[in-house]
Amino acid sequence: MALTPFMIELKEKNAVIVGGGRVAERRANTLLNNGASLTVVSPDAEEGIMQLAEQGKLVWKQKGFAGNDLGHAFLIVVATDDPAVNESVVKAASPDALINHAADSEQGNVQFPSFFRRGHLSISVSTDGASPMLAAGVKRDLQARYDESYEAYVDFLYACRQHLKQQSSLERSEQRDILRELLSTAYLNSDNQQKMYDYLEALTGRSPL
Ligand SMILES: C[C@@]1(CC(=O)O)C2=NC(=C\c3[nH]c(c(CCC(=O)O)c3CC(=O)O)Cc3[nH]c(c(CC(=O)O)c3CCC(=O)O)/C=C3\N/C(=C\2)[C@@H](CCC(=O)O)[C@]3(C)CC(=O)O)/[C@H]1CCC(=O)O
Ligand SMILES: NC(=O)c1ccc[n+]([C@@H]2O[C@H](COP(=O)([O-])OP(=O)(O)OC[C@H]3O[C@@H](n4cnc5c(N)ncnc54)[C@H](O)[C@@H]3O)[C@@H](O)[C@H]2O)c1
Repeated sequence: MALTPFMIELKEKNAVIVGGGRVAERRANTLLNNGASLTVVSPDAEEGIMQLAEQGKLVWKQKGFAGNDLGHAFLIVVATDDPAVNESVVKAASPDALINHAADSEQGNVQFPSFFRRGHLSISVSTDGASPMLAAGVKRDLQARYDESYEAYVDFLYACRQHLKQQSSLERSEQRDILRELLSTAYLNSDNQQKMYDYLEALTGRSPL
């Protein structure tokens, strides 16, 4: 069965990564960037993980995995290079835990997609494990299509939409026409964004900014 795409809040959620190698380091950065409270369990670790531990950004338990290392983890990442250890992590996990298994995705229930952000816009690509390289390639294509200018553009869309939602004097159809008009690529240009702000101010008597 196909996986379900999901956006998830990880702020202050306990996450445990078992393993301290290259995959673990990639996962550690993703999880910390999204506010998780992170513990890494591994006898050795990549330089980057050690530095994050020294900076107090994660807890590194420098040891081999034991069943009681998982605590009440919300998310468990299984990322050692030893299949027997990986199996024992899955066995020790609560049946309701979210588990990402780096070496054998079917042993887990969560996968990390290839993704990038442009401010409020985030784009994720998944192949359900068929080809992570294809996922990364599609992501690169989309990064070129949705370049850095989209960050300011999506902020602009956000400001305009919030402003329009507050205008009870405008008919819903008028609001929708303007929202649709904002999708013109002309508004990727900051001068045109300013013109639209000026237009909305003239229309509603209030500045959207
Ligand atoms: C997208 C990305 C995100 C990230 O990891 O951050 C990601 N893998 C990436 C790269 C990558 N991974 C691998 C290679 C080497 C080439 C190859 O084997 O194909 C490369 C390429 C490279 O390194 O360039 C090896 C590999 N990966 C998995 C297995 C085990 C298995 O298939 O079960 C093995 C074999 C291990 C072995 O040989 O022992 C499994 C998974 N990898 C996933 C995600 C999930 C599925 C996502 C999807 O299909 O869309 C899934 C199922 C589970 C998970 O880990 O969540 C990231 C690209 C980031 C980017 O650049 O944007
Ligand atoms: N999902 C992906 O994107 C992806 C990509 C490449 C590889 N892999 C797979 O993920 C696994 C990890 O890959 P890697 O490149 O990070 O490996 P790695 O060799 O860089 O790291 C392995 C880590 O496992 C730790 N470890 C070993 N025994 C342990 C134990 N008993 N308890 C805790 N930690 C222990 C080691 O200390 C080391 O930090 C491999 O099985 C590989 O096949 C997955």
